[in-house]
Amino acid sequence: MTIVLTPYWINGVQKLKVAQSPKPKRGLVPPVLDESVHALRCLSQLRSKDKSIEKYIYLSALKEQDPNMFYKLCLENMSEFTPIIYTPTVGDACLQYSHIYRRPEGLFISIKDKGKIREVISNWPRIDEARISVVTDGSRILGLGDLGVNGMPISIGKLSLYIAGAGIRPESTIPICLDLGTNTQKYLDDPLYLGLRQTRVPEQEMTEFMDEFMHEMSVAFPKLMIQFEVLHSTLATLALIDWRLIYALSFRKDFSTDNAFRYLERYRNKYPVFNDDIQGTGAVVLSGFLNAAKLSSAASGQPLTSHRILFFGAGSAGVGVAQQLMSFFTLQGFSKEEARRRIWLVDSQGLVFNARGRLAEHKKYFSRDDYNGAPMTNLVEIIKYVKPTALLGLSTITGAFTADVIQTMASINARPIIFPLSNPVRLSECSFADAVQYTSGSVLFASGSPFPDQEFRGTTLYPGQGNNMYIFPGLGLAAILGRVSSVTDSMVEASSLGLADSLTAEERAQGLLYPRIERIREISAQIAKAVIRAAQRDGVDRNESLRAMKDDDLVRLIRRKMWTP
Ligand SMILES: NC(=O)C1=CN([C@@H]2O[C@H](COP(=O)(O)OP(=O)(O)OC[C@H]3O[C@@H](n4cnc5c(N)ncnc54)[C@H](O)[C@@H]3O)[C@@H](O)[C@H]2O)C=CC1
Ligand SMILES: CC(=O)C(=O)O
Ligand SMILES: [Mg+2]
Repeated sequence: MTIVLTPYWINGVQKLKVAQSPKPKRGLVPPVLDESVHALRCLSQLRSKDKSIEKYIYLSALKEQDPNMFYKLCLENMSEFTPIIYTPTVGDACLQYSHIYRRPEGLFISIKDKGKIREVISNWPRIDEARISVVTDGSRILGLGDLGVNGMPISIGKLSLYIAGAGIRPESTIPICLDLGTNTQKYLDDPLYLGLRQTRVPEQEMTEFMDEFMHEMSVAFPKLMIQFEVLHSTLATLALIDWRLIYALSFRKDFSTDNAFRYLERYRNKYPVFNDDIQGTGAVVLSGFLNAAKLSSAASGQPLTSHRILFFGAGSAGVGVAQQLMSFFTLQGFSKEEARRRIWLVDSQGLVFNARGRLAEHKKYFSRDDYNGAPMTNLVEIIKYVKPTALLGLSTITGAFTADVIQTMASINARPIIFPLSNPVRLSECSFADAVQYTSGSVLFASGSPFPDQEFRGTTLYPGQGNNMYIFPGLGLAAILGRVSSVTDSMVEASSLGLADSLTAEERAQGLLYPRIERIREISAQIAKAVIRAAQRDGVDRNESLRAMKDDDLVRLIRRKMWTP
């Protein structure tokens, strides 16, 4: 017989539950084991490890063996834990997944399961309890390229943040990795690689697979919300375009050519689906930008409508954020067309403009029609031409914001907004230290992964972390409690405005753009309330009992529903 020992706590004393026997067995735990002392023991074991990947492995084991202790410590030490269980260390965990793998966690569905996905899903042990799933195909995790099945840790890591950050019950979460092959030769050649040894399947086959997957998921888990963590080959390039805009702009023909738009429309309207890299990132950046723009405008004396935003990187995240940042201008009374004209994109070939030639579909909407000169590839030159108040990096190009770039931004702005958002840390377009140094401390800064505080002329300056981790826990909780049938654009926008409003007076006085991550539960409750209200306005809420509730009562109910370790 296999004996499974599960630790739990009674009055601060650890007991072990043995599988098949609910009773704790005397003699199977040390005589003196106090919960608060054990918490210190766990932290000291964690802190004794030099390498962050070892800390990751230790915490993974702790989560498996004693989930209550793991989440308790996580909540009490959010700023220490998130860089380990999430970016940047989760990036290393993905890169090394096939080498550090110890035990199965989550659900793996491969292209070989096509036609029998239902069977695989039915093996999940907690079908009735499932509420949130993070699904990746490993095609672009952080900025690390095509990781194939090594992408599983991102689904696991994001769900740990759902649990810690919004109190989603651990048993309600399903990390999923879809194995559709990988185009990274290094993994195909690696004898330890855990995935299929084949290159990615053609788009048509992936689409058939995805249709079957989505259908079977909705049948097996009628109460589930799915968060996509980039499905690059099809969905990402799709989901980043607001489909109503596409219709308005008659892109329909182009889209039906590659069959892409059809799938987005089908999934978005049919299932509660949300794309974290596009919508979550868009929402978190809009939120930080709202706060930064106010500070920047206060310093320059220019109105909020005068902001000009330059994106360095025009992929799924870059264009997704650009799309969401249009709300910044429409909230100030601009039309969509006026908002669009405040945004410039740069990709690997430089400034994106119509006369440059053939453009990828998703870049067309923001492509400039007011520049007809020679291709412009030098970022400093582009900055001098565009005169942006804000420079946002979603390019995966380490150090792209050089001293020259940052100084040029500082020379045209009293308080330049510089957001190097690429993950993990080593792919960031610049560090906080450089941004502070080259702007003499005037920078309004947020990065995708965490950077340390900086002392500058006797003052401590704090970097913001513009990462979708602030958004998705609260959005997911709202989707569960509101039992939403789909995730609308207004719900995503509401999550962003909810986050922007959640800063305390003290946080604002310190010049923060985002609230302290230690307050994540409180922030998630506020975001969830805002999102539920937006779902109600859009009529996609199926839990009608929340409609008549006053805001305070709704927030109290949300807090009560949060699982606490
Ligand atoms: N902070 C956050 O919450 C999030 C950050 N990201 C980060 O954004 C980055 C980009 O992600 P995706 O858009 O999905 O990737 P992607 O591969 O779709 O896009 C990358 C973009 O960068 C451009 N680029 C590449 N080389 C360049 C160069 N030398 N000069 C100028 N542009 C160049 C490409 O043309 C492309 O437009 C990743 O590092 C990812 O970690 C993504 C999602 C969330
Ligand atoms: C944060 C995130 O989702 C990314 O970098 O892809
Ligand atoms: Mg991502």
